[in-house]
Amino acid sequence: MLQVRGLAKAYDGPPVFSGVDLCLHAGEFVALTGESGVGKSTLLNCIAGLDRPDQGEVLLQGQALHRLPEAAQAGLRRERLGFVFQAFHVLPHLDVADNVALPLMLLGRPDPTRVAHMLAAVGLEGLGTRWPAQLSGGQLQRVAIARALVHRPPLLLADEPTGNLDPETAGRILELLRHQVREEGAACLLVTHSESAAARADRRLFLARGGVQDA
Ligand SMILES: Nc1ncnc2c1ncn2[C@@H]1O[C@H](COP(=O)(O)OP(=O)(O)OP(=O)(O)O)[C@@H](O)[C@H]1O
Repeated sequence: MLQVRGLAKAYDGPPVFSGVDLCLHAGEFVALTGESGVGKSTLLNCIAGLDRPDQGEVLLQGQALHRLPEAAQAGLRRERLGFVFQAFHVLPHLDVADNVALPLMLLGRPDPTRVAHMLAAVGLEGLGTRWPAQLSGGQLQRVAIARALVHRPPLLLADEPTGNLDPETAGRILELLRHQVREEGAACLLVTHSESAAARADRRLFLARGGVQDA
């Protein structure tokens, strides 16, 4: 599903990370941990094609993402990736249903039935016409999860998706994420600082200066 080989990234100074190899299979829920500042978000952004690695490659279902021209990369990203951000990034000027529908609209495949299904799956049925400003943090995070999975991407990347939530809501959101990933047959790479979140994963990886290791 996802293969990362020899990935390295530096900004202005020494490498943030180098020699990063990892592999994710369909249906796997994998946690990525590591000290603050070690480069977890940078790695996720490089995998997603939101940032450019200096070396190495990212293969998404066998296709080398960074070797494609920008427009093709964007297309691949739209089709095959779901991203759950820590800060939700729910669009304030769209209602809940339109936020969830966004990936399908961008792919030119509007599907209100699918949107309704996803809203129900994350426990937001009946809230489709609400504005994001009228939702709680946990509800916003559910919108973000529904939006990340609505177009059935084979790979889901989640960057500390429960970082801003109280432990009980965080636990519920993680369970939901895990369940939805399974239901949709996606592979999920979850960046987290939370021990209890990492404990829910099928497998744990640890990012350090020397690369990614099993934890
Ligand atoms: N756009 C950027 N320009 C320059 N340096 C950056 C940029 N983004 C991140 N960095 C640096 O790269 C390093 C890794 O940052 P990153 O956010 O990936 O770490 P992280 O492991 O996700 O940290 P945390 O757990 O605190 O969220 C940090 O030293 C950070 O300052």
